[in-house]
Amino acid sequence: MRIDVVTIFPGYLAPLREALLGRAVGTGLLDIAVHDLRDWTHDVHQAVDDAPYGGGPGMVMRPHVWGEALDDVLAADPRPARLVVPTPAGRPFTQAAAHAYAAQERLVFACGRYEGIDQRVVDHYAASMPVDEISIGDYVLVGGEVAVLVVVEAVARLLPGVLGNPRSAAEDSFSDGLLEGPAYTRPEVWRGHAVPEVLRSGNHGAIARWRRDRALERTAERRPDLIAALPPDALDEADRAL
Ligand SMILES: N#Cc1c(-c2ccc3ccn(Cc4ccc(CN5CCCC5)cc4)c3c2)n[nH]c1N
Repeated sequence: MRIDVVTIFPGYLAPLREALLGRAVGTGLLDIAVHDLRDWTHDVHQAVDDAPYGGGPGMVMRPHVWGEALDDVLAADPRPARLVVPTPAGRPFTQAAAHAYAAQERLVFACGRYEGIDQRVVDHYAASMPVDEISIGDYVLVGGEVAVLVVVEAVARLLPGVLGNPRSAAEDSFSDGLLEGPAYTRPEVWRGHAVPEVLRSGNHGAIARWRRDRALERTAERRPDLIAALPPDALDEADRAL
């Protein structure tokens, strides 16, 4: 998979070269290119923003710089691409979206700043390619770069060969519609807190049941919306007895 990121703060994307993602790039599983939007400006001030039509707070990113940048970035690789634009007004980015993105040959991320990017940029490219305006959560950030780090990590870990243990991704939170339950490791007792007995019993059936019960309890308490969204046949009799 090739990932391109266009931003006025390339340094913000440095974590993409670290650890798990860095290894994925190093082994050729992932090809990441970060581009400085200001490289496509032509004025001495390298201006990328201007006042919003109709008034309102802050500044809006100008369409012509984005158009020149995205035209060049898209033309640099023949693979079909999906343009992803983080925005507070975007559709929620979910694990299902991460799986969909992991199946893409190429993702191009447009990182806005200020009050966002002139809407005509999204509208222009949406006429010729898939474009997603996404949000990583119901809180307000200062720009799109942090969202890109979140999305790229969520997507990259699903690519075959990126995670050391492929079962991790398969048994993710949300993979069965539930939050995962508590996890424990040595020592057996830590500051007077003991590991639940069942986990040391070796009884795999009882362990699976216990883990399912803890996941259901945690999901019901913290994310009742996920319980409500489960398909009718998702809960078995033992689940309902909880
Ligand atoms: N993903 C994601 C995001 C973002 C995000 C993503 C991309 C950009 C580009 C610029 N900003 C800053 C910003 C902040 C507030 C507003 C709304 N305006 C404020 C006053 C009138 C409306 C518009 C932009 C961004 C924020 N925030 N939260 C998420 N989950």
